[in-house]
Amino acid sequence: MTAIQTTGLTKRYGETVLAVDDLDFTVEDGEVFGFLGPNGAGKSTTINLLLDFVRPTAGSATVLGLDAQADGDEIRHRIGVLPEGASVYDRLTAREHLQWVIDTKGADDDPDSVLERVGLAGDGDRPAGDYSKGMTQRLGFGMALVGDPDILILDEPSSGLDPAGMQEMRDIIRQEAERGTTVFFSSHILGEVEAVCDRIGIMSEGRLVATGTIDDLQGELDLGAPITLEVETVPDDLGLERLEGVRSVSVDGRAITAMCAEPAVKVDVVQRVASVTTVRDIVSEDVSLEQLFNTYTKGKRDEDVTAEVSA
Ligand SMILES: Nc1ncnc2c1ncn2[C@@H]1O[C@H](COP(=O)(O)OP(=O)(O)OP(=O)(O)O)[C@@H](O)[C@H]1O
Repeated sequence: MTAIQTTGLTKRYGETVLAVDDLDFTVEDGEVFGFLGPNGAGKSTTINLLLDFVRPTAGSATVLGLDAQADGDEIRHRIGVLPEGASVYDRLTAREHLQWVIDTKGADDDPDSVLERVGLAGDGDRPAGDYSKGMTQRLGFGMALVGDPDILILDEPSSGLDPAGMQEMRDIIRQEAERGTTVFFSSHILGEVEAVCDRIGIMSEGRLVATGTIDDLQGELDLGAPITLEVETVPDDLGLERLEGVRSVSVDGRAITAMCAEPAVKVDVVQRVASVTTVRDIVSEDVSLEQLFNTYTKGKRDEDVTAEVSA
C-alpha cells in the first residue's frame, strides 16, 4: 500500500511566495523516506499540508490512502507526528503529556516505557516548562511514538538534540522501521539521512528536484569517482590525464586526487602512480551526499532540471 501520495500539491502564500510547487511524490508502506532541502525549500509546508495544518492552493495528498483534507482526524489518530518546534504545556509534566496522548488515541502504552525509550526516565515528573530544548524535543518524539502509529511524520527530529540524543533517535527510527512503521522525516543533517533512509527526496524552492536511493542519485548525476593517493614525492609528469577515464587531476602537497569516470579507472590510476613513485596511502571515496545535495540544490532551478530516479 502507498503510505503517502501527493498529486500536483501546491501552496501559495499571498501573491509572491510559492512555498510548494506542483509536488508529486509517493512514499511506500514501510519505507524510511528522508526529505531534504535548504532553509525555505518548502519541507515544513509540505508536512503541514499532509497533516491538514494548512490547506493547499491546488492539488491533493493522501495519507494511509485517506484524503489529507477530508479525513484529517482519522489520519492524525493513526499516525505519530513531531511538528517543527514542538510546543509543550509548561505546567504539565512529561508523564502527563504522554498520558494525554495515550488517552486521546485510546492507546495502552506505558508512559514509563516511553519515557525510558526517549531518554527522559529520570525527568518524567518535572514540569515540561523547565525542560531544555533537547528535552522538549525528546518529549515531542515520545508523544509521536504513542499508539504504535502506522506512519511517523517527523519535522527536523534531531533539532536541539546532542550527539547522543541524535544517535538514540536514529536507533528508534530504525526499530520503528523494523516493526514496519513508515517514517517520513525532514532534515538538514545529511549524515542522519544517509544512516537511516531507504530513499530521499531533495526539495529546492518548492519543487522536488530529485527522488531515489542515494545510490540511484549518485549514478544519475555522474559526478565521477574520486581517488586520492598520498605519495613520497610528486613526479613532474604523472601522465594521469592521458589515462582513459580520468577526468581531472589535482595535486595538494603530496596528495594526488584523480576524478575518474567510473570506479574501475581507479585501478589504472593506482598502477600508473605506483610505477613512478612510492604510494604511502590510498583513499577511495564515493560521491558524498553533501556533493549530491549541493549539486541538486544550487542553480538547478534556473535550468529547470528535474531528476526522477526510481528506487
Ligand atoms: N505562514 C506563512 N506565511 C507566509 N509564508 C510562509 C508561511 N510559512 C512558510 N512560508 C514561506 O514558505 C516558504 C517555505 O517555507 P518552509 O517553512 O516550508 O520551508 P522549510 O524547507 O521547512 O525550511 P526550514 O528548513 O528553514 O524549516 C518560505 O519562503 C517561507 O518563508
